[in-house]
Parts: sequence; structure tokens; C-alpha cells
Amino acid sequence: MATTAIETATAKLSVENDFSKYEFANLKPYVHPPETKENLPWSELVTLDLEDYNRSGGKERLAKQLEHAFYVKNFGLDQERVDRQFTLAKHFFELPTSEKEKFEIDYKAADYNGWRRPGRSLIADGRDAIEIYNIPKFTDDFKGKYDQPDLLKAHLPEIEEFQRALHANVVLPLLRLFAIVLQLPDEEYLVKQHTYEKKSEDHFRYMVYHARTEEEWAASKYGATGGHTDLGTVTLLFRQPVAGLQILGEDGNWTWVSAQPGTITVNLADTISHLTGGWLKSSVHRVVAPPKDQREYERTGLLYFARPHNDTQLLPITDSLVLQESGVKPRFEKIVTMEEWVRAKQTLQLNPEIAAKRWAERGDGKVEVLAGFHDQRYKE
Ligand SMILES: O=C(O)CCC(=O)C(=O)O
Ligand SMILES: [Fe+2]
Repeated sequence: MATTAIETATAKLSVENDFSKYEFANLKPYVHPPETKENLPWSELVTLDLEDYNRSGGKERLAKQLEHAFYVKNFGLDQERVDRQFTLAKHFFELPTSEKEKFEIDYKAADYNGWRRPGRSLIADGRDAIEIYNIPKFTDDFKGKYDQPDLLKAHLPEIEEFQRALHANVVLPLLRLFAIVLQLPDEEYLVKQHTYEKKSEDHFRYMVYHARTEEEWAASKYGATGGHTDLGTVTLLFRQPVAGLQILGEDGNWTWVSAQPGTITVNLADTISHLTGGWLKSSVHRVVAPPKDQREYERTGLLYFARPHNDTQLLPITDSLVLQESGVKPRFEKIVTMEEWVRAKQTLQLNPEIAAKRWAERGDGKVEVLAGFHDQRYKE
């Protein structure tokens, strides 16, 4: 194989910093756990084949298949590159706490980039066993703001390339499909609100759900109370063999997302809903205890959260015929920017003490996130 620019850049970094022990040849590769043999009520999600995107009539065909949750395949990143990111995630979480806490999140500032230690979750009763590492965009706005452990420093060119590929190959094409569904005169309308180079809070995430004892699962009600919507435009989740993710259907039933080979699961999230006055719906989802035959495994995740520019006003798009005809209304009592929305929702997500107090204020299972917009608790 020819040497790529990424390989050259990584090799140079390695020589300059003696990162040789972090080269992939010296990192034990991540091995995906086996799939469950249990017969679970699986979600019937459609798969959008992004290879169709550039064919004649392809975008229109794909746009017709959009739902609040779906898979995409053929997104231009082969399994080897995806697995290298799983390997980095595994080795990152295996670092000692004393190392990881050097990169710990500033919870009070609702700044989610960096390492989130276990036990800070709003979405489960009892303490969660989840660790997260969020990596911002590779743009001037974030340059020098967040340090990385040497393990990841050694691979930043590849992480950047991976993140940019997700944005270009998945997020932007999906935004054009939304524009088609919304009958926007400008197919680039949403794309222009999601420029990679402009300041926005998109981020790439490594995540691990540690295995838990039966008692621990029972204390957190097996994750059943964790229903939520994500705050951005769309969330991309890489194929996850350890079952756990469930999606709430319109019929009020939770179904399990299965591990389709070569796919990413896409969840629509709050911001695309805000921009369409609730016409496009966020996917309500939760992560529950894996089936018995997978409980022993750690559940390692790779995710990408797409968000519009921080200065985007979260109002329904005005030049959509579809939205005009359905008479949608703004979802906030005042003009709210993406930056304000992110801060409001992240404050609740990162600070369990603040969240518990705010959820208790109304006492009806709802919380005011910002300017008259409420999140609700979903039933078990
Ligand atoms: O791990 C998953 O499958 C989903 C995680 C999730 O819902 C989230 O981080 O918002
Ligand atoms: Fe989520």
C-alpha cells in the first residue's frame, strides 16, 4: 500500500516525540465482543446506502427513507480505520485515573471536551459506570485549548482525518437530504450552518460502559429510566455489538438497535427539531443493561455529535414550503442561539446535583431546559 499523508505525519510525530510505543503495531488491537444469541425485540430501522447519493435521483430516493433513526452504510471509512479508533478508545480508558484526570472536563463551565469520570450521569438512578472522552473539532477555535495524552497525541492526524471524514461523508450529505424533505430552495441551506471550519460544538467521542454487577444494575433500574434525546443536529453511533441501545417507537414501545455490519446508526437530535419547529423529531433513546450473555463485556463506543454554528438562531426555517404548510412555531419564548442551547442542556447533563434540583422544581417529570422549552422523563 502507498504511504498516505496521514501515515507520513504520524511517523514524523513518532520520531520527534518518541511515541513509538503508541504506534498501532505496539498497541493491542481492540476485539469486538461476540453478538448476543438472545432473541430480542429488534428495531426495524432502514439502511440508507450512501453510495446511492451521487447516482442520478439518488438523493431523492434516500430522502424518502429518512426517519428519526436509521442506519447508513458505505460512508467511505473502512472497518480497519474504524477499528483503529476503537483501539485508541480502549487504550485511552485503560490509562490510570491519575493520567486521565489531567484531561478532566470542566463540569461547572458545562464544557464537555475532555474526560468525564464515571458516576456523573443524570440519566440513570444510582451511579453510572460510564466514562467519556470528547474531542473537539480540529479548527483554530479549539487549537491549544485542550491537551491530549501522548497516546492520542501520537494519532492526532488520523483522529482529525476520521472526524473530518464523518462530517464530510455523513453529516453534510444527510443535511442535503433534510433540505430536500423540507423542500428548501437552497439544498445547501443546512450545510451552510454546519461548516467544519466555523465555530461549533461538534465533537468526536470515545465512550465505555463498564460491566456491572447484578446489584449495580438493579440499583439503576437496568437503565430503564435513561430515556433522552441528544441535543445536536444528528448523532452518529458506530456499530455496537454489545446490545444496549434502545429506541422509543411511536407506539410507545422500546426496541433494541442491532449491530448491522458496516453501518453507523444515526439519531436525529433536538437541534434539527428546533430548526423545523418540531416537524422533524428527535430520536428518544436509552442504553439499558445488555442481555445476560453480554453482561460481562465492556461496551466501548465511538460517536460523533454534529451541531450547527454557535451563532445559529434556533428558529424554524422560514423558506420551507413544508414547514409553512404545517404551521410550525418557534419552540422557545425568546430567540435562543445554539451556543446558549448547548450550555443549558450540558449544564444539566454534566452536573447531577444541579440537574436533580432543577428536575424537582416542577415535580411533574419535566425540566425547563431553556426559555420555555422542556425535556421530559420517559416512562420505563
Ligand atoms: O452508547 C450508546 O449506544 C448511546 C449513547 C447515548 O445515547 C449518548 O451518549 O447520548
Ligand atoms: Fe444519546
